[in-house]
Amino acid sequence: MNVTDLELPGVKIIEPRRFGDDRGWFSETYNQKALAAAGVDLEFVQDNHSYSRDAGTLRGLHYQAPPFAQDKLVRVVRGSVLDVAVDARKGSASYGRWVSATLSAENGKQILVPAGFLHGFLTLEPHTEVVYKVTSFYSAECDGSVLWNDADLAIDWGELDGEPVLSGKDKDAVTWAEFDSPFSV
Ligand SMILES: Cc1cn([C@H]2C[C@H](O)[C@@H](COP(=O)(O)OP(=O)(O)O[C@H]3O[C@H](C)C(=O)[C@H](O)[C@H]3O)O2)c(=O)[nH]c1=O
Repeated sequence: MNVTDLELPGVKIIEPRRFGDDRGWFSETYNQKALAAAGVDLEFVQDNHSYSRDAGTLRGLHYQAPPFAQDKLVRVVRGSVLDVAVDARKGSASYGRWVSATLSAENGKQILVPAGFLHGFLTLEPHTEVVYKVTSFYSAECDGSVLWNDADLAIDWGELDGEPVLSGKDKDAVTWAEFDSPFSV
């Protein structure tokens, strides 16, 4: 398993090994012991799976506030996404900064998004499926969303073919300036 730190603290790309043979390949996509040995010592309690029919579907920028803040281990099992994490921790030197990575069923890459970060992704292909582990259970009361195309965040989502497919919640999300982050370093 290869673990690479991205530019923001705690955000990592994890690449489990694939054992190829004449049939295809096998991979341990999650191993708690191997992750802990690589410095990712987290206890995941829930698996999520989302399917997006159309390319250009954008889910985000989401968070769950404490006491249900979530670390997320995200991977793509069909299609591909541009995945984005934003540092939302007050007092952080990288507060409001973002990083992105392309995750696909083909590249097998996973991204670790720590609690305290906003998370979102844009699907790059139709029929994209994203699965991810989280370290806290879902809490509708603690669930929140910040505007995906906020001018202050200035996230580069790449070449968009018009307005992305968005949920009503994401269309009505608060701006970064309006967002009162519940997180701090
Ligand atoms: C997240 C979640 C949702 N739900 C229910 C609530 C709604 O009735 C329905 C769709 O929820 P939502 O529109 O929030 O789903 P996404 O837009 O994919 O949200 C997720 O997308 C971004 C990328 C994330 O990082 C979060 O995990 C999460 O916010 O599933 C549950 O029952 N449990 C859950 O854990």
